[in-house]
Amino acid sequence: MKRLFKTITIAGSDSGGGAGVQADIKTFQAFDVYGMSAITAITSQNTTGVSSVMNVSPNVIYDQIAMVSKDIGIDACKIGMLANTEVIDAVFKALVDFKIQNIVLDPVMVAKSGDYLLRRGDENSLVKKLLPLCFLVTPNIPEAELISQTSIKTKEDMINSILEIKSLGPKNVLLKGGHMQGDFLTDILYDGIDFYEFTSKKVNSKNTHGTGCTLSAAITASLARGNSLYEAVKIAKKYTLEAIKKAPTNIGQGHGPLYHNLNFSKVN
Ligand SMILES: Nc1ncnc2c1ncn2[C@@H]1O[C@H](COP(=O)(O)OP(=O)(O)OP(=O)(O)O)[C@@H](O)[C@H]1O
Ligand SMILES: Cc1ncc(COP(=O)(O)O)c(N)n1
Repeated sequence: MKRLFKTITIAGSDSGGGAGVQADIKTFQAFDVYGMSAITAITSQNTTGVSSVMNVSPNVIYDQIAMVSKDIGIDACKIGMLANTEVIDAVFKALVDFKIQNIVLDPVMVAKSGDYLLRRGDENSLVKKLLPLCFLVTPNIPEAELISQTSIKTKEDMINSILEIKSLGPKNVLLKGGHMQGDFLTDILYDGIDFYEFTSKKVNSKNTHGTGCTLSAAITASLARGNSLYEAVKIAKKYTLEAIKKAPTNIGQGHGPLYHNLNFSKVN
């Protein structure tokens, strides 16, 4: 009989299917882990932008996490869109109450379309409450600039920002270089001792909606399967790059989604 590792995404729903909970569950499936969700917000969204958002009540978010924790169990947990301080507080309480481990936080603030997904001014709650609980935090460049209160133009700036973020409490930091200029993109991982660089050629494509969600969900799945952090990031980068390269060309007029249906169930 088959046993599956169990993962949850605590994130927003993207009606367009390219980011948020939908991207995470598709990614979990590709890694053959059991995917669950605690939906934090319902966004009316397509490849061009977000038209409306309904936040789920903090009690119901807490309850979703409680129900799956009590019955099913969680090997690793990804956190994406949290809309405001009240939601962050509810998620914090659930993570502590149910002693959830292997927490990967993608500190989502602004969508690729420019729409705000976290209420402006509430970034500090995310940093103060959730960062100390995280096994890994995966900011992109603008998020890292905001969290570390530094400006990032060079690799040295990336390192300084990472050190600043690490001092706020997460066990490990992965700074994603997707927003840097140039033909090559470098993500940098810091485990408190060493820095590891993951460099790949930049794919010239506008279909990059949900790259951050996909990467963090893939890391979560790989951690749940028992891989080391370094291995998990390496495999997740490989998955995300392939998913960008194979992105379908007929999904929407804006930033289209990735191709998630890659079999990474045997990649360890
Ligand atoms: N055009 C690209 N070609 C290759 N890799 C990319 C490209 N864009 C992003 N990546 C990779 O995808 C991952 C996500 O990076 P990115 O910095 O875009 O995150 P993000 O801004 O949080 O994503 P999003 O908000 O769009 O979901 C990183 O590993 C990054 O290196
Ligand atoms: C529900 C939800 N979560 C996360 C993102 C970020 O993804 P992107 O920056 O690619 O728009 C999004 N657009 N929607």
